[in-house]
Amino acid sequence: MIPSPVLAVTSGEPAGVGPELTLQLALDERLPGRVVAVGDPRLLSERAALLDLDVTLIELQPGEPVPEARSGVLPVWPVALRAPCRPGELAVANAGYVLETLDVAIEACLGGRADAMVTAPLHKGVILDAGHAGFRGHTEYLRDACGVDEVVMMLATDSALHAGEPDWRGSAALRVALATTHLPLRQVADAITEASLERILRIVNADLTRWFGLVTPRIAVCGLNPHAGEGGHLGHEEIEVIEPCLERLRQEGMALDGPLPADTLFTPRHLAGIDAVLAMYHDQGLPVLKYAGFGRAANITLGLPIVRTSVDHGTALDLAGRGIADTGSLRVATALAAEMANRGSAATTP
Ligand SMILES: NC(=O)C1=CN([C@@H]2O[C@H](COP(=O)(O)OP(=O)(O)OC[C@H]3O[C@@H](n4cnc5c(N)ncnc54)[C@H](O)[C@@H]3O)[C@@H](O)[C@H]2O)C=CC1
Ligand SMILES: NCC(=O)COP(=O)(O)O
Repeated sequence: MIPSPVLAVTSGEPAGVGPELTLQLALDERLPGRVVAVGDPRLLSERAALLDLDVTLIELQPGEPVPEARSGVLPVWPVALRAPCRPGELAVANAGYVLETLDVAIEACLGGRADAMVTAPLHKGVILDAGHAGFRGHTEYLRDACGVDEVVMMLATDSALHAGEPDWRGSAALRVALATTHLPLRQVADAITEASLERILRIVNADLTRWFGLVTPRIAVCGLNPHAGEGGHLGHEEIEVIEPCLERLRQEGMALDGPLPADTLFTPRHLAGIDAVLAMYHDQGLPVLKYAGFGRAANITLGLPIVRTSVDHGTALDLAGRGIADTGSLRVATALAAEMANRGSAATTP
């Protein structure tokens, strides 16, 4: 157990809601750890003034310890904006700034100066417009920066975040992992292979144990096609790819259901006793998750050597600088990051 884990919170796209949500987090009376923002102190102080948020920023020098959490005080690891920024107005010039905030947090986690990182939303389009070809999102960026071959995006509603059996009865507790992430739909079927599914299921299975304390997690796997292929009449991926992979992993003792038709899998009766759902693609799983708990859910990158959680929403440029964006998801993501950091340290403590 870490008495007060250091949680590096990247403040995200500067034109979005990330900076104000980070500032509002610092006003929490009961922070789950020592939050340190990663971002431009001038941007943060301008946004605080605009929204009349009474937050004192403390710029930390390299190597300086992160002080104990105090409501209204926000320590900052400074990264300089590349260009002036107005809420709601994206600037290509600031894409490098956003990526640098990630690099600072990742290095701190890998180097042991932070126990977890929590990310406010970035804007994928502006990073691509700036010429960072191939950028897909935090998830893939973290995979490459941490030097691992595969990671898995999983979102969970707040009632499914804590160790133990989630309560599916009438509650919206849901964990949804994705077999593919930020990919055009046209490319999804080709990206799902026996080998990729096997890697993903191994990560989901292992990390549900590691981070959520589920000894033999029961994972329900969606089919790719309508009605899970209708016995081969509506697609062959279930028969040729998904079933053989699941069968092999079942032989090893994994508790896998499926492939199941996604439309009926996401109903309370079918979810009973299921610890997580593996959806085949982004918009098969995430609309259901967001219907169940938008603003009360967190995004977790499974398969990393570090702890990373994030919000369940994007940059919300339409709300930026107005002080009306919901802070719920960032709070949930921060609490979960602290819990995971503690669980990870407990697992490594002799
Ligand atoms: N973790 C991350 O970095 C994520 C980043 N994104 C990125 O965000 C950008 C914008 O994506 P959109 O699809 O427009 O999704 P979005 O989540 O930014 O906005 C969708 C709708 O939800 C509302 N919304 C979002 N966050 C809210 C909050 N905290 N409180 C109240 N309402 C909120 C917005 O006002 C909008 O009406 C894209 O570049 C996308 O890739 C999207 C999801 C996650
Ligand atoms: N829809 C979830 C999402 O886009 C989050 O992506 P990432 O930036 O956390 O990889």
